[in-house]
Amino acid sequence: SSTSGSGSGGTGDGNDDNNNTTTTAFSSTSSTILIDDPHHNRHQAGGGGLYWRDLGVSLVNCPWTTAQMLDKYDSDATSTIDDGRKQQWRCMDDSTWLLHPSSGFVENGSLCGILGPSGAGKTTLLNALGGTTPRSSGVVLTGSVWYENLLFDANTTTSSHVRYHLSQKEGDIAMLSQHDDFFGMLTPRESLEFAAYLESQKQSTRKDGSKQLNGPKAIAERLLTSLGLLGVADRRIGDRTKWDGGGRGTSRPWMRKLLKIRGGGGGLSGGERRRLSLALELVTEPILFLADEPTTGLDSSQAEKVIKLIASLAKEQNVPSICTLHQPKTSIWKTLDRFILLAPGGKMCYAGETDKATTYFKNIGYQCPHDTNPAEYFIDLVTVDTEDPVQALVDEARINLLHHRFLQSCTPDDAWSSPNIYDRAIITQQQRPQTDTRILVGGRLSSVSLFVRTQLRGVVSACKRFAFLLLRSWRQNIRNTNIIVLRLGASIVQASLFATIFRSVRDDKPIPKSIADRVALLTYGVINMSIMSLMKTLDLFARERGVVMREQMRCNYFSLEYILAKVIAEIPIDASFSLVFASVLKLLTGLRTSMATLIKTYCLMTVSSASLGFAIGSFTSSVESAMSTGLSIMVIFMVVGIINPSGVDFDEPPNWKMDSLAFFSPIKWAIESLVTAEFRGLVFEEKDRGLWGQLKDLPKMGALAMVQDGDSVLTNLGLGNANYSDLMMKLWVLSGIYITISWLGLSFFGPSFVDTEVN
Ligand SMILES: Nc1ncnc2c1ncn2[C@@H]1O[C@H](COP(=O)(O)OP(=O)(O)OP(=O)(O)O)[C@@H](O)[C@H]1O
Repeated sequence: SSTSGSGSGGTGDGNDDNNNTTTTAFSSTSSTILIDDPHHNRHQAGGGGLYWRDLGVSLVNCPWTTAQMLDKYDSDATSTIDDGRKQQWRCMDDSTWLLHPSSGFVENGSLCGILGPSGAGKTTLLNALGGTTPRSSGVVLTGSVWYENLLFDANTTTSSHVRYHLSQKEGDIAMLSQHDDFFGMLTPRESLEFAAYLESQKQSTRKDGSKQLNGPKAIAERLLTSLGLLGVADRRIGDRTKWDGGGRGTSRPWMRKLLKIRGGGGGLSGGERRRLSLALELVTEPILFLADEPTTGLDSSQAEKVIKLIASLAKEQNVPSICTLHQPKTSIWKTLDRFILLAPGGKMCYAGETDKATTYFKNIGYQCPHDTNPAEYFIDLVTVDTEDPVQALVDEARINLLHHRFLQSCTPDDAWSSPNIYDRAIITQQQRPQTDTRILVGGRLSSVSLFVRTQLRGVVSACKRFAFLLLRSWRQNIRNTNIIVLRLGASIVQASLFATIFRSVRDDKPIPKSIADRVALLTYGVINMSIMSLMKTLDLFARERGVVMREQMRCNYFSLEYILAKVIAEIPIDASFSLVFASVLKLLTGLRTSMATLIKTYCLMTVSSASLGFAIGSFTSSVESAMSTGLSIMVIFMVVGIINPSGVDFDEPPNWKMDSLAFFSPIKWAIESLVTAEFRGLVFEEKDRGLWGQLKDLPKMGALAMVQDGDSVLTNLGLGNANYSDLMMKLWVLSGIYITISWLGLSFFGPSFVDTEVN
């Protein structure tokens, strides 16, 4: 970094000449200037905002206060670096902190940017503020974060402060992540309506205690208008991470009409997708808006639009909003009301109003040149030049100085812990007011009728919610026309190919010769359809995970509702591919099994494999991990599930481990069902026998060499006691088991966050 101190108090470049000045100017706490006075600002802003005290993120439990952190700085310690210069301001404890403890606040209606070099801890801070630090990250949060608001009581015309401990599960915090997660086959309008509808079903109260008045359609319309998305409101969003024809799959007018999609193909642009993500976060009318790099992937004018939009929404809804930003350009910098400057190691070097920043830094010796974008200048101040070891030490000394200075500015007079300032009712998650106007109005109702009404309302609301989830899943699937057409075509081609390969399985050919081919044909058919079904489910399910996580965080529905809706919506589509495959196979081959049995079994096997896909998808976090896990499991199930054509060795003792594993293989039960249906009751005819009554063209070796009829084929293959209905029942049971596992997976492997203390 080439940044160096300048101006009257110039200190922080660590050179020898300036060291004395530094010590003199900043060693006394009494001479510090408070960047922010929370007491003063709160009254100015009409009260309320996001507050944090001694908030730190560490790899070990280290509950230090900001003041204790200050003590860890040794301003007298000097060390000589290579070029003979002395450096000061060594921090005695740098190792375990991802975010050093600090205190600060962002008032309602303001936009705060988190600035800093890459890896400084911007996302870590944002997650800590929003309560979205994943439990799996293994970090410990210290200190506390809370949201305060001023509530007016119309009856008594008095106002009071309430303090909420932030909990993401409460669903009142909007967190715009770096990734845009949507149901790609829906339109922006539908996505917003679904989100608004699910939100309205929670019957939640707003932060001021009132209920949401607008319906989902009105909310969607308002958001589409305010975010400039009306022009693309009815266009399919598209999924740019995979080939879906970029929206062109529905370019035929009759199909678009059928699927209720208007507008051209091509999906939404990057900027439109970002704005839609923003809109989806705003359906909740949050008490706090957080955005992790909302401008990523946008050109500079789009980036500016998005930031200005967030700023105006923060003002309009009077909520604090905080964004992490990479190198904001001047126009974006001017939009920020305040900013937090983070140095590597999560050392906060400034948290306050943008207007005051230049003066603050000038006072401590770092004057921003007139022709420089202040944001760039401040980021440079906290950037370490890792390529030059000497310069790196100088940079670190400067950062330690700035951090120390900031800690001093937010600790004097103990403003953050004074009971006089924050002596308010602390309303925790459980105590939060759940004002229900109907319950209040219904004060005259008897408690029994009130109970019945409440329960009934709950059931009706659950049914409606389920219907919406079902509709959404159905649309997401049925509109994927490219994939549907491809899979239908593949099913026909594969069935024809199998019929050609196993051409001995014909009505005009002797059955004894084709016994092994029949088993192989049915087996390959099962494996083929099973893998296709599993892969498709894994792909779709893993892609939806981001949206589902968001909705789970908002407590929009129970995991079981989602999984059941998905199963019901996808089964008919998946089953239709099996239906086509089984029908073509039956028509082109001489399989004995009836068309109905063939279709029934393949369809159920597809359902079972799809359920296995849900189960695997619910435990994995990305499409890649879902795919690789799914494939490995499928290969194992294939190996343990196929029938050994050389027959079973009845002398071999049962292997319970293998048998237990095989129980979970849908491939096994499907193959056994089909083979049982194919051979049970088969009696060879005269045309199958030779001159002396012997069976013609029987295999010369293996289990099939000595068979006399279909039942003996089954006995030699180890299916002597097998019953088609029982085997089908096992496939049903297996599907149920997998759906239950996916429900548990979604419930227990859903979003889980590290919490800060309530105090
Ligand atoms: N769970 C964790 N365990 C250990 N280190 C972590 C963990 N999470 C983050 N870090 C480290 O903390 C530092 C800050 O990470 P963070 O993602 O917050 O940085 P950032 O400022 O958002 O970076 P960028 O601007 O590049 O996105 C990084 O060095 C990162 O490797």
